[in-house]
Amino acid sequence: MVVALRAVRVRYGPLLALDDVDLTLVAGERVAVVGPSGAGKSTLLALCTAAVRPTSGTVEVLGQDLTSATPRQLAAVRRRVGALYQRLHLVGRLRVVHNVNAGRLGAWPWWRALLSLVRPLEVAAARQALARTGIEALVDARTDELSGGEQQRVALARLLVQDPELVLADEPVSSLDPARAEEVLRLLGETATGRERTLLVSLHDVDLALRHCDRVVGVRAGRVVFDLPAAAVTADLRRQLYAFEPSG
Ligand SMILES: Nc1ncnc2c1ncn2[C@@H]1O[C@H](COP(=O)(O)OP(=O)(O)OP(=O)(O)O)[C@@H](O)[C@H]1O
Repeated sequence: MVVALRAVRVRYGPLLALDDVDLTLVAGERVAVVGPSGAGKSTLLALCTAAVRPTSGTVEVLGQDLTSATPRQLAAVRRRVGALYQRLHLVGRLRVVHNVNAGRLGAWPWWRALLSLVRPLEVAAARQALARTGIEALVDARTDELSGGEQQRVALARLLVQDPELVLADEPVSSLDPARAEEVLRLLGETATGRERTLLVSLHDVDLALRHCDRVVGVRAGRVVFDLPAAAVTADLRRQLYAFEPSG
């Protein structure tokens, strides 16, 4: 099991953000979490790196129970997990090659990581990843001189170089135009295709989820309301998921 959430509840003060959530992912799956704003999608993903701790229940990632993990065990799991967020966490004043190679930092000893800041190591691997994201020519450019879309490709190349067993992507395309969104999801899908790599991505756009993922999990008001193969998600289910219910 790559991810196993069992009877998970997350409380933020009085607010119950996730309520009795069970979710398991096996290796090689591409799973989308969809649902309205505030449903709990980001919280669900954040549990998988222990950025958020469950109030009750257990979270297991890559065979490690995160709720009881030591800091060292947690660091070991995090090295095997890659993430793509709306905020890209790139270092603007470094060249693209350094930001891409940052994907390898967890796998390198400290002296190698340090050396790589002076003289880029594994430039060939960085170039190859940048070619896959369509910006090989920018390998030596300063990262903060690139457009937003190009910077996102740098972040994707960093993910390709890291080659993590589990990729978590939280709303990775919400600020992109439709064509770019398709492209980013295609690349994310590639990171998880046929190589026992697993993808968990939260999306607002159900059509994108259906096109790029094998399985879709609908979350509403902190609960999983469906968990189905993409082909089984009907128009009715989609309507119910997003139906507006005035509160009070
Ligand atoms: N750190 C926090 N402290 C307090 N409340 C929080 C915190 N993080 C999230 N929440 C609340 O928990 C609920 C679930 O939030 P979450 O961000 O997980 O939902 P989401 O489905 O990702 O929403 P969106 O699609 O708008 O990003 C929301 O009501 C949100 O306001």
